[in-house]
Amino acid sequence: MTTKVSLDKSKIKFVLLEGVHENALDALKAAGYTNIDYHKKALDGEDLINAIKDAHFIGIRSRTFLTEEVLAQAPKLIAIGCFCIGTNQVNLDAAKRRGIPVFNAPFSNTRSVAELVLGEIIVLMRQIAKANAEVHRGLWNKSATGSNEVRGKNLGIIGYGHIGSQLSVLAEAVGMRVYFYDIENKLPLGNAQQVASLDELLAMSDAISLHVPENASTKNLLNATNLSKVKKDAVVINAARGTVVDIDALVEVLASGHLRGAALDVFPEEPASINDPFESPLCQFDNVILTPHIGGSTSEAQANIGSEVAHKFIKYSDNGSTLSAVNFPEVSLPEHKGAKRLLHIHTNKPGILNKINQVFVDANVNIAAQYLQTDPTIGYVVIDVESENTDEALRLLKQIDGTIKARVLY
Ligand SMILES: NC(=O)c1ccc[n+]([C@@H]2O[C@H](COP(=O)([O-])OP(=O)(O)OC[C@H]3O[C@@H](n4cnc5c(N)ncnc54)[C@H](O)[C@@H]3O)[C@@H](O)[C@H]2O)c1
Ligand SMILES: O=C(O)[C@H](O)COP(=O)(O)O
Repeated sequence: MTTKVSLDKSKIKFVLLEGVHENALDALKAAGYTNIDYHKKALDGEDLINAIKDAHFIGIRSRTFLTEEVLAQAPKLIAIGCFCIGTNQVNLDAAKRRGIPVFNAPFSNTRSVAELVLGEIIVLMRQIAKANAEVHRGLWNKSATGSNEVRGKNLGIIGYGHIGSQLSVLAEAVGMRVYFYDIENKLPLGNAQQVASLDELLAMSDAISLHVPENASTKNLLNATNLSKVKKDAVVINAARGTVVDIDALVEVLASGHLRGAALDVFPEEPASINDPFESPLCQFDNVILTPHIGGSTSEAQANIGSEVAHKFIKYSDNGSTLSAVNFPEVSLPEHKGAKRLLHIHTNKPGILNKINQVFVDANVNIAAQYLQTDPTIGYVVIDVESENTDEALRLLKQIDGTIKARVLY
């Protein structure tokens, strides 16, 4: 007689933070998951640890920091979902070492960011931010000086990924000439052209927009040295991450009058909540648009993200698929109707696969199908079996030296 060792769906606990869209709740409930702890706000410190200590799945956006220390307080954690693009707020390596795949929504808010940036380019090229601030103060300064159409102007995109390339298409539609700099060779869309160096891009662009991830290579990508190479009267936009622009250097170049203006949606330090004040030396400039990290905050984007990441959770929980995980070997799996499925996450070391296969010989369980993906540090193997005797196989799998996590799906 087999003991059921797969967790009942009602016992699998989801903790969703930062007001992720209700589509996520609907999708999880429709898939039979009812144990959902939903929080409208971000949590930190003890509140975060209390909320996640018995969670199997955690859903966050960009404001929740899942450090190694925080992850250590969530021993039951099976997966993390970033209901956004950025995953820099999660210690991806620590999660992987604990056998925890991290999912995100790599496309769903990209259009929203691209639209915001295009709007800001037009607004800045017309000096609307400054005119708006002046009129609010009662100053009627009707002038064409320093106000230009975007048609025929050069847009320089730094980072030609999902957002940068969409911005490229939108900008060409309003007549801009698009150039981009990326560390990888990228297929240019439309008439866009890749340039060989960042300095070249900065010197030729009337508008510059950053669309790179936060990592060591992008820290202060725009800094005092290269901001001085930016074309006179250019505009600079950062809707990527706060760490990619050196704010002091930007302040200096704005104060000198060299730039026409700037727009920033992200900052090195962002207030944790609406109750905390935002303070920045950039607040002094009328020609700088400041927004509270809302590039991806549209109804359309949030709705799509809610269902996208929830379905990744469901697929991993129901079927073991890690497709599109950002820190984990990706295994795409067919449904396992009529078969039991065992999942084994292990340190990638020589001989471990032999030991895994030996378990099935010892437990007298016939393997129907096996799927394996590895990276240099971990391996993820999924084994479908037709036998009922999975509890013995699972017990033996858990004893293998190097096992990080093992579970069975029915
Ligand atoms: N403001 C917001 O609300 C908001 C919303 C969505 C995404 N974002 C941010 O935007 C970033 C970009 O998003 P995406 O979907 O376009 O990412 P992406 O991964 O599709 O594209 C990033 C591009 O940057 C390039 N790149 C990486 N390092 C580089 C470097 N040092 N120099 C030049 N190019 C480099 C990559 O090769 C890639 O082409 C995200 O990582 C996220 O941090 C912000
Ligand atoms: O990484 C992202 O997708 C953006 O920064 C948006 O993050 P948010 O959902 O926390 O606004």
